[in-house]
Amino acid sequence: MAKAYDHLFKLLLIGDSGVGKTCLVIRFAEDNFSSTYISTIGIDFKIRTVDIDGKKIKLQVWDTAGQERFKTITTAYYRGAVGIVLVYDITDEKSFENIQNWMKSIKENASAGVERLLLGNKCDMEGRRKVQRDTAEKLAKEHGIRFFETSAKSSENVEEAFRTLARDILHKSFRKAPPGSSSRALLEPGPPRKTGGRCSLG
Ligand SMILES: Nc1nc2c(ncn2[C@@H]2O[C@H](COP(=O)(O)OP(=O)(O)OP(=O)(O)O)[C@@H](O)[C@H]2O)c(=O)[nH]1
Repeated sequence: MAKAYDHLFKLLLIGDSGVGKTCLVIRFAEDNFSSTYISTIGIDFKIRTVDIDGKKIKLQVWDTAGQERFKTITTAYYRGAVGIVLVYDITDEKSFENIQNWMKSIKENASAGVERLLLGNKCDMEGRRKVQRDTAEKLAKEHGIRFFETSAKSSENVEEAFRTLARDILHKSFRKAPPGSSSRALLEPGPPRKTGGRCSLG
C-alpha cells in the first residue's frame, strides 16, 4: 500500500487571545470561517496533508489558547513543534506589542532551530488598522523570519502562509541532512534551547 505521507510536521499557533488563531487553523484545514468567538480552552489540533515539491507533507496544526491562564498547558506543546506561527491582529496594537513576549516564550520553551513565521491577521479590516505593515515587516526582519498579512475571513494569504512555512521546514531539514541520514530523523524535535539542543534544525 502507498504511504499516506512522506513527512509529518507539527506546527503550533501562538498569540494573544482573539487574534484569530482558531479561525486561521479552521480556514487552512477545512476552508471554513465563523464569526462566532469561542475562546480556545487549552489546546486542540487539526490535520491537513499538502503536496510540497512532490512530497506529501502531513501538517498537524496545533491551536493554542491565547489566555494567560492556559500558559502552563500550552508551553508544554512548544517542544514538539518544528514550526511556530506567531499571530497578531492588525486592528489591535497590544497584540502586536506582545509578539516580543511570544518570541521570548519560544526561546524559553521551543526546540532550538524551530522555524518561525509572523502573521498579521484580520487584514480584511483595513479601516480599523492600527499596526502598519512596515512596522511588522521590520520586526520580522530583525528576527530573520517571514511575514504575511492574512485574513481567516477572506482567506487571503492563509494557504500561502502555511505552505511557505512547510516548504521552509522541508528545505531546512534536507539542507542539514548529513550523508546517509534520514531527513525524518532531523525533523524529530530536540530538547528545549535552555538545556542545549541536539536538534539538527536551525
Ligand atoms: N474580520 C475578521 N475577523 C476574524 C478573523 N479571524 C478571526 N476573526 C474573528 O476574531 C474572533 C476571535 O477569533 P479566534 O480564532 O477564536 O481567536 P483566537 O486567537 O483563537 O482566540 P483564543 O482561542 O482566545 O486564543 C472571532 O470572532 C473571529 O470570527 C479575520 O481574519 N477577519
